[in-house]
Amino acid sequence: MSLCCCSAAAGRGFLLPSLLLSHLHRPRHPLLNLRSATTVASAADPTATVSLSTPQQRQVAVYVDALLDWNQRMNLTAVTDEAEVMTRHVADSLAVLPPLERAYRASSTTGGGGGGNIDGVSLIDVGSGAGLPGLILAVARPSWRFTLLESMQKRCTFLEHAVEAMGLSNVNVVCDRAEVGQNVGQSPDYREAYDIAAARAVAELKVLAEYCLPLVRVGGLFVAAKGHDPHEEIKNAKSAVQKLGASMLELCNVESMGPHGQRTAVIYFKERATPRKYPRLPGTPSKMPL
Ligand SMILES: C[S@@+](CC[C@H](N)C(=O)[O-])C[C@H]1O[C@@H](n2cnc3c(N)ncnc32)[C@H](O)[C@@H]1O
Repeated sequence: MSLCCCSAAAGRGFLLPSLLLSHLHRPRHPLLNLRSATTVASAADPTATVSLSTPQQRQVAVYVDALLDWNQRMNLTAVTDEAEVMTRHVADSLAVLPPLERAYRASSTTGGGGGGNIDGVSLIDVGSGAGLPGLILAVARPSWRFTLLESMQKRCTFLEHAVEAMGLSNVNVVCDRAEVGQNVGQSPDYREAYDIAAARAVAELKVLAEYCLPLVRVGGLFVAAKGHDPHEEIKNAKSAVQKLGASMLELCNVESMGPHGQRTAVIYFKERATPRKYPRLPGTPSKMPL
């Protein structure tokens, strides 16, 4: 395992008087230009940046509007203020991208396939909820293919609406549980079919690993967005991760703009095929974690 420190200067980006989204006829939040620096010499990419073009900023604005609108009728997020949605959801989702891309490039050149090419990546967002981080990453990386996996039908209806309203052609919404055998976790359509599985705020790592790792191809990555101190969770997940065919690659400190300050990205590398018996039956991973 290596440690990296990605200091995304995202908050500063918000303070700068930059582009306003005016197409919706009211002042919008200044948009994003996330700059990351890393202290890991071997993977140094100190200027890694996530920046959004004007059309991408519009897509984000459409998302934020839809989220706040639908949130009045269904429980999508506890955040009801536009500026807070931008910081706690949009920027927080984007903040994971620089360390993820750096890890993906690095793992691709060490036998993971892809030869460092960062286009055409397939990513599944497990427990996507209102589309976080998947929908925001889909805006930022239009050449990637995204699957948003969400078990609640009402949230899936919102996701389908948002995908259409935002004009995204690189997103597929799947309404099911990650561990539902014939449909997702054991289905040839999804099993070991993704370069990356990502999850944010879904379950503790040892449970999440059983949801996510069966979906990742050998040589791919599983990234979990976690809080500032995931060490205990990482320790508790070690045996589960090994059983599922992966090993810890990096723990990245990602300075997101959320009020809770520092966020981490825990990144695992899939070394071997996941044994067929995983994922177990729905509900079992959370009731009896590996
Ligand atoms: C707390 S929400 C977080 C949503 C989003 N990732 C975010 O960061 O805002 C967790 C979501 O995961 C979904 N979920 C939980 N377990 C799941 C499973 N086994 N398969 C698919 N979705 C699941 C829930 O329905 C819920 O929408």
